Amino acid sequence: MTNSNPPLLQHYGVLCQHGETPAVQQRDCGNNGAAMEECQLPLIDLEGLWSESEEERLACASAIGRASSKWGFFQVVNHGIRPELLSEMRREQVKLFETPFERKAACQLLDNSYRWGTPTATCPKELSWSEAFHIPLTKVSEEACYGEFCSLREVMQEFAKAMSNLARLLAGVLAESLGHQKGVFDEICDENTCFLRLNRYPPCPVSPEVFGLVPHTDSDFLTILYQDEVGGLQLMKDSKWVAVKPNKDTLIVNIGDLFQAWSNNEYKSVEHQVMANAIKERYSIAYFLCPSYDAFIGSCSEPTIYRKFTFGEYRQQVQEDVKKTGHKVGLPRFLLQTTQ
Ligand SMILES: C=C1C[C@]23C[C@@]1(O)CC[C@H]2[C@@]12CC[C@H](O)[C@@](C)(C(=O)O1)[C@H]2[C@@H]3C(=O)O
Ligand SMILES: O=C(O)CCC(=O)C(=O)O
Ligand SMILES: [Fe+2]
Repeated sequence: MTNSNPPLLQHYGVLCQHGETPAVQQRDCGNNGAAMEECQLPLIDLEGLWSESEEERLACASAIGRASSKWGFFQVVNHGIRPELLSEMRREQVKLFETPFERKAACQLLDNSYRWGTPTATCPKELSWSEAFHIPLTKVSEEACYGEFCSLREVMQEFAKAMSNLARLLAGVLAESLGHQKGVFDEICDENTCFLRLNRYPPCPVSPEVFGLVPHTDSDFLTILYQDEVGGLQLMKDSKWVAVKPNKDTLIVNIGDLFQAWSNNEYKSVEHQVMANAIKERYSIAYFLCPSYDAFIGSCSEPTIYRKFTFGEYRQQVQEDVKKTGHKVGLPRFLLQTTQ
């Protein structure tokens, strides 16, 4: 029988032999063994944005701004993306991940976009128990990238377009709420750097010691996430990890590092992680709204907290830090003044 799962358990075993015993590595989830708090993300009905009443439009925009400042995360309904498109995309995603592992790893499928685990991990707590297709938007329409997965192409094209429109709409609303033109990101956001990430979190026999996706902030302007009903996403709220109550009928939006820098810390790029699940597999798809590599990310107000930097510079620094230390440092590297 062919196996579609990547050899995560083998990798985990190797990492355990390298260092401390798994008991010692148990993560401190910051809640002293107490049951983790489950939270309902702020729920925003985007219908308000198209309302004839100016008052309703402003109320909706200000709810988006408030959630981005307070939580860095919110969920949306009436976002304009057809539910059938979402479920077709999910069906194609499942089909894709059911492909035998060897084929996913070896073939050129979707421009060699397949990833699994964490190649740079040096200990179990740096391992992400997941596999993903990390697909640049520019490849979504290329017929040659799909091989035998031709039915995926059409769905993914429509899905990427819809997510891209929604991401730009929300970025515009957030810019406008800070008193800027809603089109500010239209010129700098770039198909060449935006990407879709199809995630699968296989059941994990060594859970709960393992992350599905290690703690991180996103390195983009904003991310839109379409997740299933399994749950596992957690975010940092008031210095504590809280579990996000899954709702498969909403899309989750989170602020990335670049928006935090651009907004001079008004909007928060919040740390999040995914916990592995012992029994159930989990699927999610994330759309990352990014600028071109040579775009300057400067702050929209004075006095500026971060120095000006290009997205290319930021990506390179993140990759360098992850390679050298296993961790992303992110925005603190770009502070104008450090507190030490
Ligand atoms: C090892 C890492 C690469 C990553 C940042 C991180 O420290 C942890 C998660 C990784 C991830 C996952 C989702 C996105 O693809 C990504 C761009 C992100 O923001 O977090 C990557 C990071 C990366 O490759 O820069
Ligand atoms: O799968 C999830 O819930 C989160 C995925 C995520 O954080 C990412 O891909 O950056
Ligand atoms: Fe993320």
